[in-house]
Amino acid sequence: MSRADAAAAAMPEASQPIVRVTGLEKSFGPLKVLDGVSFSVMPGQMVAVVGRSGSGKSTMLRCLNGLEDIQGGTIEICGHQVGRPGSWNKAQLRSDVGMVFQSYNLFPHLTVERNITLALTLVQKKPRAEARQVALRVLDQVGLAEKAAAYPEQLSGGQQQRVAIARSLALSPQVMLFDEVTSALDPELTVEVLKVMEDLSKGGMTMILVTHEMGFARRVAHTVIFMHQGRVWETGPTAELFARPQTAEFQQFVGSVL
Ligand SMILES: Nc1ncnc2c1ncn2[C@@H]1O[C@H](COP(=O)(O)OP(=O)(O)OP(=O)(O)O)[C@@H](O)[C@H]1O
Repeated sequence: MSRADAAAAAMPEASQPIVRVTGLEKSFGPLKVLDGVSFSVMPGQMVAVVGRSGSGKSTMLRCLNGLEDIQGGTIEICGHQVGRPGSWNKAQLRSDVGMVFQSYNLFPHLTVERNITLALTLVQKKPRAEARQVALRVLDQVGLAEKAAAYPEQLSGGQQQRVAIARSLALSPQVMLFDEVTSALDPELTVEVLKVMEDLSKGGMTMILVTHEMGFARRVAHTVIFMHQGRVWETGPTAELFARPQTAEFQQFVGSVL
């Protein structure tokens, strides 16, 4: 075996996309929302999905996590063939692909720790003590170790969103999807959530985020996907894309949000 072959064999996953979407089509009744979306994501990449309201960003993200049925194309994510009935396991997909939404969806009657351990004990059947250890580790990761015993209403919106991220991290996802997670937050709370996301990315997490935070996308994302009318209109390495926009639509979009 040559050295190149040996190196390739030693890290096969690094050379393969962890997300591969081809020709994705999604309609709500007569309304076609995704019209042949194709892209791929390498492990460790942060991809920011941007575009005008109604361009299909959130729908695309929901399709990746099996929350929407699809009418055409293929989605392969962490080895799951999502959207093809019978070819993926919902529980395993939920563990492998974390998703964080704009609304935190925490249980108000449970402590922060219990919000996080719930899925670990119920879905992954981990013993309570082990689940607790995981909860404390992920809370530490998002800077909230001291809030384990607090209830959601005792936390700020930014802190609640960080708990939601920790809850997702607890399941050891390979890919994380973020759907406008800072849209409901004040600017200073937005900053603390974005910092957690930036740290996750620096730690090697593969992330796809739909965001209106263009400054953040521009500074931190490796790749940007600009969606327009249900299509990937323009995409590429972030710096290159912003330096040399290829389409009038992306140029206008950037001009309108920066
Ligand atoms: N469950 C649904 N039923 C019917 N139409 C839907 C549904 N979800 C989304 N749509 C429509 O699909 C289109 C794309 O919506 P989507 O939320 O994906 O856009 P978006 O780019 O994420 O927009 P925004 O930035 O405003 O969140 C919109 O016209 C929306 O009204």
